[in-house]
Order: sequence, then structure tokens, then C-alpha cells
Amino acid sequence: MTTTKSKIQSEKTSAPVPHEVLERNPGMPLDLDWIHRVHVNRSAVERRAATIPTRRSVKKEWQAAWLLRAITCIDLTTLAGDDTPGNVKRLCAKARQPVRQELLDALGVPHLQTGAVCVYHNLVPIAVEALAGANIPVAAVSTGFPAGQNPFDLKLREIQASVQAGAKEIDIVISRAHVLTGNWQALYDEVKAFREACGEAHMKTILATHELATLRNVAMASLVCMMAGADFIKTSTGKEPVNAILPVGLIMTRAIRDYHEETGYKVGFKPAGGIRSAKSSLDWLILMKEELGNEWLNNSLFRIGASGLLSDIERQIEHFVSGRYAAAHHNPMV
Ligand SMILES: O=C[C@H](O)COP(=O)(O)O
Repeated sequence: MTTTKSKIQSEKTSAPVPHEVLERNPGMPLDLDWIHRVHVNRSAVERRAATIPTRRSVKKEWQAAWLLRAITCIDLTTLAGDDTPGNVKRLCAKARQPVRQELLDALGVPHLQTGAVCVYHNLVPIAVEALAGANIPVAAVSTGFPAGQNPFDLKLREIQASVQAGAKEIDIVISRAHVLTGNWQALYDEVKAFREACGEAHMKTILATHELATLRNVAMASLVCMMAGADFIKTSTGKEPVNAILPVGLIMTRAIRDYHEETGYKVGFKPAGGIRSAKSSLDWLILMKEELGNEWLNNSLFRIGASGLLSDIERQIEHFVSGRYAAAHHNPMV
């Protein structure tokens, strides 16, 4: 019989190398015919999304392996007005050692780390220093996050400053007004300029989907961002009233699939905001596996933006190992 430990080890060995070097999406000219052909059947999308947490589940003996995989895909995030160098340093320590070593030892996993640490620009130098020597990129939210209402030239300068400070990934916010007014050319030009300003840093484009009015707009904006050279498309800032939800995830992953079929380039996906339970992280992994396949199940192509998810995953892993649940304060985030 295959034991849980051997399942986790076979998961590990079959796992793609973290931060695998993929050919970056160079983008393509804006194809308005393609954009205007986009059609979304909202009720079909909602029905399909509703099956993910119910009909689909990960077998119990595989759950720990999937949860470990989820951890490697977390962009461990703090984006609060009261962030300090101290809490960012503690967050970085958590990114280096997201699960207590004794639990990893029990599962036969020598080392584990999160996909990235995500902070505001001011805290990039602190995070870069705290992560020195670890292969964990620092992501900076930029371009007037979260509303994106800053002047355009300031947004470009903000990106450049974050890259100079050592951010390897830049999470930009799009101008929602371009989507709401159907000005796809303006959205394309904006995102292309952001991509140029990012240089070698990878760019995640935050759509703030709750503010885009319709699922069709989400699909169209996803395509435009990829045409403009996005490395990732990301659902939300975490500051909207509704953030990452599965129907939106379905629309965005299908846009990624269409773009890949058309161009051959793989674009990553990052649901972010409101993802707090281990169970919901499994739902997102299942969505990725079903819509995009195993190739997307690694942190080069999948991230979960979350500030509070890790505590619950660690708690579930502890339960898996010991059969007991620890009190939430035993697995503090920072
Ligand atoms: O990009 C990440 C999000 O801002 C995190 O949102 P959260 O605090 O709801 O997990």
C-alpha cells in the first residue's frame, strides 16, 4: 500500500522545479476582433464553478501533499497601513519556514518555502534584506495600488523605483475605467508601458474583477492584458468588497487557455484576496488542474495572493501529522 509519506515524496519528485524558467510572454499586437468575439454564458460559468468545491475533492491521503504544494504557490502578503519593518521581517521569516520543521520532518519533506513575499514599495528593501540568500522573490504592488488613480507617469516611476529597490515581481493595477468604457486600446497601451517599465521583473496584472461590472469584461480585460505582455493575470487587490471567487477564476483560466492555444505562451494565474482556508486553497488548485492541467500547478504559473491562508494550512498539516488541531494562536502569521 502506498503510504501518505511516499505519496508526498512522489508528489515532490514529480513536482516541477520551483521558479522554473519559462519563456516569458512577449505579448502580441492588440487583436480587437478576438476581443469582440468573446462571449460568456454567465449561468453556465456559475454552475460549473459551483461544482468545484462540492463534486471535486482531493482524497484524504493526498491532501497533505496538495497543501504543501499550495504553500509553495503562496505570495505571502502584507498590504496594510500599519505595516512596519518588524512585521515584514517576521513575514519573511515565515516565507522561509512556512511550516514547523518537525511537521515537515514527519512528512519527509526537507525544505519548503512560499512562492514570494508581497509588500508595498516602501518595504521592498526590508523584505529583500530579510530574504537574502533564499530563492524567494519580493513582489511589490505598484501603479497606485489599490485604486490605480495616480498620474500615469508616477505609476511608471513607481514601477521603476520598486525594480531598483530589488523587487523581482511587480503587481500592477489596471485602470478599471478603460474596461468600463470599452477603451481596449488604452488598456493595452497602459499595460504594455507597465511591462516595459518592469524590464526583467515579472509583471502580474491585477484586474480588480469586482469593479469590472461583467464577467465578459473580465474575459476581455484578461485577453488584452496578455496581449500587452502580462506574465500573470491576477484577480483582485484584496481591497475590493468581493475578491477572488471561482466563477471569475474560471473565466480567467479559460482566457489563459485560449491565449496559450493561440500563441503558444503560458501566462500565470493569481487569485488573490479573501483566500483564508486550506480547503479554499485546494479548490483553486483543482480549478488550475482541471482548466489548465498539471503544467500550471507550480509557482512559475500559479500563485495564491494571501495574507492569512498559511495559518490554516499549517493547522491542517499539523492535524494530518498528529491527529490533533492546534489552537490558532499556535501558528501565528507574524
Ligand atoms: O494580493 C494579495 C491580497 O492583497 C491579499 O488579500 P488577503 O489579505 O485578503 O489575503
